[in-house]
Amino acid sequence: MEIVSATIASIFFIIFIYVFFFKDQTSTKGLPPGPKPWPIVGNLLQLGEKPHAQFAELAETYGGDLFSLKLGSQTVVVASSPSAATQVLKTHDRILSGRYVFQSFRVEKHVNNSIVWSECNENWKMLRKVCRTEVFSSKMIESQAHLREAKAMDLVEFLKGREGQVVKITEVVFGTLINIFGRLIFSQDVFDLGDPTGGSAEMKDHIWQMLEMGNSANPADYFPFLGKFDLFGQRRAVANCLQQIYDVWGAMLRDRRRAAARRELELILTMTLLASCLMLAWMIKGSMLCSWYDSDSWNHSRESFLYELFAAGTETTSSTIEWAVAELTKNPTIKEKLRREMESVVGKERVKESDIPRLPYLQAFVKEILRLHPPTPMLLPRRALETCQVMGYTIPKDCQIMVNAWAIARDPKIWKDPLKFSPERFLDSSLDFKGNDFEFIPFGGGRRICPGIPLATQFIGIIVATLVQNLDWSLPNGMDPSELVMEEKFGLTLQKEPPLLIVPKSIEF
Ligand code: HEM
Repeated sequence: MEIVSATIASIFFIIFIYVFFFKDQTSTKGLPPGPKPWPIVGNLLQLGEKPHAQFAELAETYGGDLFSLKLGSQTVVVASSPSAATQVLKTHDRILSGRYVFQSFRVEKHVNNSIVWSECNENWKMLRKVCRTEVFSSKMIESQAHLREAKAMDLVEFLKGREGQVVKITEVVFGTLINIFGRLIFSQDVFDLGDPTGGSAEMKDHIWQMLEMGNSANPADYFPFLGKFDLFGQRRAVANCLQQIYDVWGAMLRDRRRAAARRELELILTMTLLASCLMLAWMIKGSMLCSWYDSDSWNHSRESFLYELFAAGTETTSSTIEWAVAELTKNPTIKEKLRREMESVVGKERVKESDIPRLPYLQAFVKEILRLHPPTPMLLPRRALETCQVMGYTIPKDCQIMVNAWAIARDPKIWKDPLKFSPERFLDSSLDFKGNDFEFIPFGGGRRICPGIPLATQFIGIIVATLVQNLDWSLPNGMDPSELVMEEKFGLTLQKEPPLLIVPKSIEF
């Protein structure tokens, strides 16, 4: 008898929960078409390992532009064509410019100061302005070119030293990028390429850990009412990881500031009044972020800002370079074309960033890598700030919006032979990734377009050019390049296991 009453009570309880928490949320009235959601779980059980590829198929079924689905109680709308992307990133850019912040990342002091995760508020506008006018201005990018060139050469020298041995390209490329950032921000390397267990590798591990935590499913993203409880401790784990990064970060900044203070004291003692004035001017105008880290008003928001640039810039760029190495390994004729172009433009000189505008095939190669392998295949998720109408459908307030840049860049209706890796397609084309051509949007578009484009393209261009100009490589164990299978994953496009392994070979310079 007790069992019967308990069963009846449980049924009533489930019906109660369903009616009060989920019924309205499983309604699809006015939304773009999509697969029918189940009660409570919505379409969650239909979600596989590679949502960008799965969403491309769903888009085909539901008309190609916009479709919707329910992940738990969360409504998600996916734009999958250039016209739908134009609507999201241009026509309705303001209303759809909110960010959907993953529950694990809702660490208060992180989100409030964030350029990536905050709303387009005054603080965000100020940070975007700092990006535009200081950090990524063309003057600043040019003034740091020698540093990226030197680090690209360090990478080549490191690989030459490993001739005949197997190297995990993932690690050395990531380490090189971290060191470039380390040099720009702290004036020191943070990673020893030859010692993956070295002290500074800590930083790399923390960043990877953060990215992995960002990519792991949190049930509260599907059932937001669970958000308050942090049931599996994911938010606590992100907060701990951030604290560890800031601890390493803080120690480096303190060293940097002590060294700067020592230098300043020596200078003050020895300099004439005129030289002191010049020093002052240098400090005010300064090299990258000088005014940020040397200033007395250094505070947490600046720490977060630097960390975010570091985190947003390293993994995206290094996975793009890994794909570049993979495609060059699979397509030796393309590698040869790049080499010949460099020979005819720079001769026996070492390639420099200032040569890139005169290397059209290299530029086309970088575009083709970003077309086929965008590191953030569905950009970063956006959120509707208000209910609005898009292409005749209702997008409700707080709905999550994704743009499937990966699917758009592989759509046979738009691209000829879309799965073929062919830089030539960009040679006589004005298509660019600056956010105006919605068939090619690896950096997104609208007000939240990636602010790091100028830096990312220089990074990728100089590292690829320096590798191709100075080094040859093959796959281990005599493996044929045609057997090389590269995997894409949601969020980070490159599968870390198995990593891309190469055997470097020196070539005559
Ligand atoms: C191949 C390299 C890169 C790719 C493909 C890439 C792609 C993206 C994408 C798709 C977004 C979201 C855009 C949107 O919502 O419409 C984004 C945002 C962002 N990226 Fe990048 N990115 C790259 C490199 C970098 C670098 C080098 C930095 C800085 C050092 C950077 C900093 C940022 C920041 C701060 C945001 C957030 C902007 C905002 O929400 O207002 N990215 N990136």
